[in-house]
Amino acid sequence: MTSVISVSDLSLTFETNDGPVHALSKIDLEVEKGDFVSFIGPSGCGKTTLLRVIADLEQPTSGNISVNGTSPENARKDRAYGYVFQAAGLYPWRTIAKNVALPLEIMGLSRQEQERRIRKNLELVNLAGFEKKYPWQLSGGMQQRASIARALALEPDLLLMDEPFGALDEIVRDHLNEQLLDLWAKTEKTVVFVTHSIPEAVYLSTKIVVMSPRPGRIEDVIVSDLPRERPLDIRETPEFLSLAHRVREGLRAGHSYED
Ligand SMILES: Nc1ncnc2c1ncn2[C@@H]1O[C@H](COP(=O)(O)OP(=O)(O)OP(=O)(O)O)[C@@H](O)[C@H]1O
Repeated sequence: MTSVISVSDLSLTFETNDGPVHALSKIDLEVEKGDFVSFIGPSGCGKTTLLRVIADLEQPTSGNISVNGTSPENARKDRAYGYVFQAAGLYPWRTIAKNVALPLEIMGLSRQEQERRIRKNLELVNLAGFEKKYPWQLSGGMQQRASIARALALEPDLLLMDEPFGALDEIVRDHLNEQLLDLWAKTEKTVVFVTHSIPEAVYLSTKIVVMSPRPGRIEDVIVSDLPRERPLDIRETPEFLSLAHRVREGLRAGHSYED
């Protein structure tokens, strides 16, 4: 197995006017190629901060981290990852195709290569035929899929996703979870995914990282033994429920620490 992300003894403290905020404390984590890793934990436990450190959007106070065998800064410069935010963040005055094209224009790719990537990635997220629509003509779930296509168009091996489906209703979320697993199987990417939802984390992940707040620590790392092919009704199996139970226990343990 090759390590795509390797984190050891990493801490991050924000200095604020109200004093230091210990957002991450002594984090150790390995993400292997092809893994689907979820960070789950209550609000404020440092999930987004950890994802942002991986993406070189935040600097750790101490400890070590490598992404694709190099520093997060080099990985960012090599465009080694695609980042999907909580909100789709599409430009309303650009069509869907033009939104996906934006980072490709910035990269200076040829018109032909841009078109190839737009077509391929809109197809992957099941949005073929919507190229000429504007974001406001699409549902929330479709907008999120377009933002995933935009991240995929960079053709990264690593996809970093920060609660991409958090704002969507449960039925749409279920559907997108299914599609995301399908896309992951097709593209063999490594995914790091932030969520608040226990069923979402268990359904999607090969590895579940349970975090607890103040300071943000890893409470448990659960390696899932569910098969990679997962129909939605796998969520009713004893294996699934036992994983969900373990996540819940981890979350509870984190809370008692806080009291
Ligand atoms: N730039 C910053 N300056 C100061 N404190 C910050 C900054 N960014 C985050 N924090 C604090 O660090 C802690 C961790 O925040 P983070 O956003 O990583 O949590 P989270 O687990 O992703 O929460 P949520 O699920 O609500 O998004 C919080 O206490 C937050 O207030």
